[in-house]
Amino acid sequence: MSAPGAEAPSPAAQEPPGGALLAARGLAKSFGPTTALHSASFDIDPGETVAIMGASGSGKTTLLHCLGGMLRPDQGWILYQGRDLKAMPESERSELRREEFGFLFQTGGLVPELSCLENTALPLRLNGAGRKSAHRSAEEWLERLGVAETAGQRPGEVSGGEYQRIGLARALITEPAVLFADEPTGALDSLNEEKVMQLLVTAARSSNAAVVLVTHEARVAAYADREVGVRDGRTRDLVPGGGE
Ligand SMILES: Nc1ncnc2c1ncn2[C@@H]1O[C@H](COP(=O)(O)OP(=O)(O)OP(=O)(O)O)[C@@H](O)[C@H]1O
Repeated sequence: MSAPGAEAPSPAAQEPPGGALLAARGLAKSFGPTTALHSASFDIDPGETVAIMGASGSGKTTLLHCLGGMLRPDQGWILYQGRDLKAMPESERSELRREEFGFLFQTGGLVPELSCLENTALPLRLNGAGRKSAHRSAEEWLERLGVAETAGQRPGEVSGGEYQRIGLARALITEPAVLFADEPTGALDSLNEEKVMQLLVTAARSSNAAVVLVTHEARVAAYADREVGVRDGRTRDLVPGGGE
């Protein structure tokens, strides 16, 4: 166990700053000889959208994976509604990810053998919902995101823009408190980028989901309420529109 440093006192000694929904301090993470995060801090309020900006290899995805409970940091702490993700056993973190968080990645993620409707309904099914009610809810979400006609198709049969909208429906169907989106439009053309980002921000706002948005595109970060920069594994607040 690391000694509590000046930058990252143990969460037991500190309330979440300003009542943030998710807060982290002093995060460090190495992969063998590579230090991906040196000292990263983060706060997000309920319903807020925060963009994590930075160059390739700066540590953005590692930070998102730590905040989303997919990676355990080597040092520092992460509080979600007063619970320390770093100290949680994997089973508890996995339950938290399924029930409280939603995830949308740049590509992939949908199960190729399932229809788009079944893919969208999957998180509800995994949380124990019956087939009928999960499918009804999936139909509503596909409709809401303008891709109702893809319900019976397989993910391999839809366009890139449709794929991301189905992924977004699937990420939001459990009404997560936090949506983690890692370069969600990185594989799309600019027209689809704009459509998906508008839908993402609008849908998240109407379900009061906070959004942690990783991007290296200023155009995409402009949809966020606030920007946090990452450089060489260290975070700093950015002035909106000011770049790095
Ligand atoms: N699982 C891993 N094993 C080894 N090294 C890793 C691993 N994940 C990340 N890294 C390394 O950590 C550093 C930060 O990677 P990370 O993916 O967090 O950066 P990023 O800012 O998201 O980059 P990009 O924009 O290119 O996706 C890089 O040097 C990367 O090679």
